[in-house]
Amino acid sequence: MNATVLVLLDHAETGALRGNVLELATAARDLAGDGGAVHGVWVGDEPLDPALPVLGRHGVSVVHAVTTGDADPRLTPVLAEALTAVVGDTGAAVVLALSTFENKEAAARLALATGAGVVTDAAAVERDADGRVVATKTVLAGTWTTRCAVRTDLAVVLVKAGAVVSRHVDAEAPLAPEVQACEVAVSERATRVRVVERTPQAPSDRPDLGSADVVVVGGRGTEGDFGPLEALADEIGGAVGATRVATDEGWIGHEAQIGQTGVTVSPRLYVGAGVSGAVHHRGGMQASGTIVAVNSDPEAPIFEIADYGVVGDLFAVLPQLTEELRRLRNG
Ligand SMILES: Cc1cc2nc3c(=O)[nH]c(=O)nc-3n(C[C@H](O)[C@H](O)[C@H](O)COP(=O)(O)OP(=O)(O)OC[C@H]3O[C@@H](n4cnc5c(N)ncnc54)[C@H](O)[C@@H]3O)c2cc1C
Repeated sequence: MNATVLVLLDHAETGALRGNVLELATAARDLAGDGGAVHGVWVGDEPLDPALPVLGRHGVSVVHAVTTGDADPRLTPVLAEALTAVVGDTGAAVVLALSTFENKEAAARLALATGAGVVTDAAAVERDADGRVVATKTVLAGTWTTRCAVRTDLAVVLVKAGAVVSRHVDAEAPLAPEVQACEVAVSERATRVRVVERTPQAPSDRPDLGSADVVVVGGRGTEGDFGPLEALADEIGGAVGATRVATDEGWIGHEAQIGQTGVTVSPRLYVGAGVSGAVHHRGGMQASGTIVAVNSDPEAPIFEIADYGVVGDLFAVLPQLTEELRRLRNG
């Protein structure tokens, strides 16, 4: 059995690996087992060298450095063809990638090209006693947990950020990943859309919402004033998210929406303020580690799933919380 597991190495334009990619390397090592190998797939011509030592410490033995000529690998049809080429070259059994919008689309295209079975939004992935790849995910707005066994020779699993705790390989035995260059001739079909202009977002010091360890979320109760949430998020190094009510009102961008029709998050700490905890919102956050809720209504449904709840006005509670954290931090 070919037990090569490919990990898509999502990275920024600087070449920095995106948060949580190393968690995939850990999951890949467990899937590959003793006889298998973990290979990274680096698509694009950003500088790869700085990432190699850290990949070696996480058990990646080979990195396929894929270039796509004039075709922009940020377009999902191009990314899918790059992945398809590496799957073909390696005969890999499993492809792991972060569960982002772009990767889900690329995974669907990869599955069409290869006949692979795909599971998205996995909260865990393992092999069962028969060696099948089995992924765990919550469905129906978080009300059910399912285990899905992939029945095809190639399994493509998109794993939620924070689902796996990343582990180094033995510090005494880091690998020196071999880099294999791969130039993919992308089809005309994959390049029917071209990127004609790109404007970078204003840089933010806050982490990505989808991969942040801490997320502070505001709802209708903020009445559009996210100031106290941003102050708290900045104090604890968190990202800022929102309910659909808040994004529909235009109080914050749609990319901040968490829930069934938004981003799925599973941070170690979720703080919801002025959020009722509607089922559509819960579907995107109830896998969070510790849930803290601040709501003026003691009957708010979010208290049913909160580990810690404060019944109170967020405009009174959050500034005190931020101030106390600042005091503790400054000793
Ligand atoms: C098909 C479909 C898909 C949807 N997808 C999503 C989704 O992806 N994500 C999502 O979030 N929603 C989604 N929704 C909407 C969802 O059903 C809820 O309407 C929404 O999540 C509620 O947002 P909220 O908690 O901000 O507002 P509300 O439910 O109105 O709750 C506001 C809360 O703030 C509290 N509050 C008010 N003032 C204060 C204060 N000063 N201090 C503290 N607490 C205060 C109130 O007690 C209340 O509990 C979807 C709906 C549908 C039909």
